[in-house]
This record gives sequence, structure tokens and C-alpha cells, in this order.
Amino acid sequence: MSHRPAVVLFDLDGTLVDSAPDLAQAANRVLADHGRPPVAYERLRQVVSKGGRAMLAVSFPDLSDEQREPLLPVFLRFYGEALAVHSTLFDGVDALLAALDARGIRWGIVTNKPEGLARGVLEGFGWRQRCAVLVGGDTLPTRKPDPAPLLHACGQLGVSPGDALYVGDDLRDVQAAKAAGMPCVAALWGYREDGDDPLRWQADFVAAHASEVLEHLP
Ligand SMILES: O=C(O)COP(=O)(O)O
Ligand SMILES: [Mg+2]
Repeated sequence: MSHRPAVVLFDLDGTLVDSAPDLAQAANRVLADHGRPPVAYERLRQVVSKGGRAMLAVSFPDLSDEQREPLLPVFLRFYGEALAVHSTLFDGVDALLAALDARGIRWGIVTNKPEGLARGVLEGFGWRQRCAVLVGGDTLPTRKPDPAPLLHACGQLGVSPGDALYVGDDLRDVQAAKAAGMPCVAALWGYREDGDDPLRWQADFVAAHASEVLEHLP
């Protein structure tokens, strides 16, 4: 492969961490609070990378966006109380990060998850010393698909976007990378709904397994 990134930036949910079990539990706690039955885990899982609002839309389809908005802080609070309990790393992620560390390639996280919650997850996985930069959905005024969070991460690390690689599992990850002028990998192991087709997102590369990301490294 021709691209030789100096740093690798990762999306969090659906790319590094299979956080769906803990996020689905938080959504179902909000439902229980409203005397409603739980929503099927597989359905909630499909929209995890689309964010908390998407999970609430699936959970409360009869409410308007406006009516659902007050549920978001409740959902995030429940999630914050148990955010690295049932979450696991996707297959090959541990080895991928170890390979980056071994090669001296810095890596970081650019997620739409609020920064404080993302920090809790990364600390839960013991990455505090290893993760070179963390940009969350509320770190800046804008978030993915806006390129600003990726550009901010590059600024923190002192590299140009063209010398980084972004790995994400959602269309907005690819859109953000393209707008930032950063090569990107669409992670096929992440979350998606039936109509989503990552092969049509025009990512520079696609990877079916985390180990394939190594093919794009020196
Ligand atoms: O919380 C979200 O909006 C999804 O998080 P992600 O950007 O790490 O996939
Ligand atoms: Mg994601």
C-alpha cells in the first residue's frame, strides 16, 4: 500500500470498542423509566455509531425530536454510570494498537461521543498513557462529519492531515476525513443499518478486520 501515515486516528464506538451492550442498556433504562418495554438489542446496536439521539429515536419512535431531546442527558447519565462494563474491543484491535506502539506510530481517538464519556471508556481500557490525543463530540463547536475535530487532532500532534490515517465505521467518519484531506479506512466490522453500504462511501480503503489496517502502515 502506498499511504504511509505518521499517525493513526480512530473513531471509538464501532471501530475500536464494541460499546453497544452498555449503550443499549442505557437506552433500555430510559425506556424502563418511562414504563416502556425494552427495544431489541440488535436494533439498537445498528445505530450506535449514529449517536445517542439515533438510539433514542429507535427507542421512542412515537416522540418528536423536540420531545426526545430532554431524554438525551438522562441517557448519557445512565451510560456514564456504566460505560465500560459489558463493552469489549473488536477482534484484532488489541493487536493493532500494540503493533502501532511497537512501531512508534502515535494513535489517537476522534469520536462524536462527549469527551468526558470517551475519556472514561479509554481509561476503562487502560489507554490513558498510550492514546496520544482525544477529541470528543463536545470538544469543539462542531463534530463529524465536520472536519474540524480531525484537523484539531492533527494540530495537537503536529502533523498535517495528509500524514494521518482515519479509521471509522460510519459514513460521517469518511465524510469528515475527506473534508479534512485525510486518507481514511472504512471499518466494515462496525455498526450499520440495513441500507448502509460502506463500499459506496468512497473511503480510500476498506478493512473487514482490524488487522487489515496494518497493511496501510509502514
Ligand atoms: O457517540 C456517538 O455519536 C458515536 O460515537 P463514535 O463517533 O465514536 O462512533
Ligand atoms: Mg463509530
